Amino acid sequence: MTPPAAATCPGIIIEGLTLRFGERTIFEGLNLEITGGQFVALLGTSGVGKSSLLKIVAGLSKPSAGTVRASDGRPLQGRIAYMGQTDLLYPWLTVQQNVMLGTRLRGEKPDVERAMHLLKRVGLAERAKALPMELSGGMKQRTAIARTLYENRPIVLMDEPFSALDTFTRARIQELAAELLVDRTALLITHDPFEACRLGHHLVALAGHPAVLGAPILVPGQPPRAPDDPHLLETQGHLMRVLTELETE
Ligand SMILES: Nc1ncnc2c1ncn2[C@@H]1O[C@H](COP(=O)(O)OP(=O)(O)OP(=O)(O)O)[C@@H](O)[C@H]1O
Repeated sequence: MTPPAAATCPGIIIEGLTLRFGERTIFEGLNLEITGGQFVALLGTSGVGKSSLLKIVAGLSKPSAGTVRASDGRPLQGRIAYMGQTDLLYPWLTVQQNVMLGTRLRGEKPDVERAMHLLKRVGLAERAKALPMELSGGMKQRTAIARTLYENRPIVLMDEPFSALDTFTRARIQELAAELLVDRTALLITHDPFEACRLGHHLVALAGHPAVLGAPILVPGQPPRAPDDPHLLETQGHLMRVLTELETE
């Protein structure tokens, strides 16, 4: 699988993004610039608006105000792989067919070799012919991760992609994602400060009512960081303090 060159991975520029549902303002005037090729982890309490923000960036829903654009000035459409909180596997397709779904829907030739390579990497090669109903929750999530990585897009958006995985599988799949997404532009939602500090170049917190984005926090060193990496441990402590302060403001 040939990754797009770093120079071809555009950054994402979010300006003045506001979302309202009726009288309720979920977030207001969000500004964020994600440099091309950077991995950014987005954190925040449940219900603060993270998934809504990701869906807007993915082009799946519209903001009440503000814009999202690519740093190279070209359209974002067709350059984003999005993995939502629900796995959205087609129940009548096998695991392998679900991984190659994008190519099928676009009428392109499916790349069976790449699908099998990814299924092997997420530990599901033996289950390639299984139907989703035969899988555990974690296996379905790993199938959805394989499908997202199969898409081979320069921008990858993932909403709690590892939430259903046990600790050890989670660590392994995090490393795989970091390896395969190197030089891509990635925005990942997670509830886990450890995961954020393991994978992110920068961390961003969404907090408050209406929610606003905190200043991006730089994690020194290159992801994926070892679990005992001093940069990871130090930033994790800092992040916990920032998140607690933001929530009590
Ligand atoms: N279509 C909708 N209509 C009305 N309210 C909505 C809609 N979608 C989301 N909301 C509300 O917007 C707020 C933010 O929801 P969102 O799913 O973005 O939060 P989140 O931070 O991703 O939460 P979680 O971490 O629990 O997934 C919530 O209060 C939710 O009820």
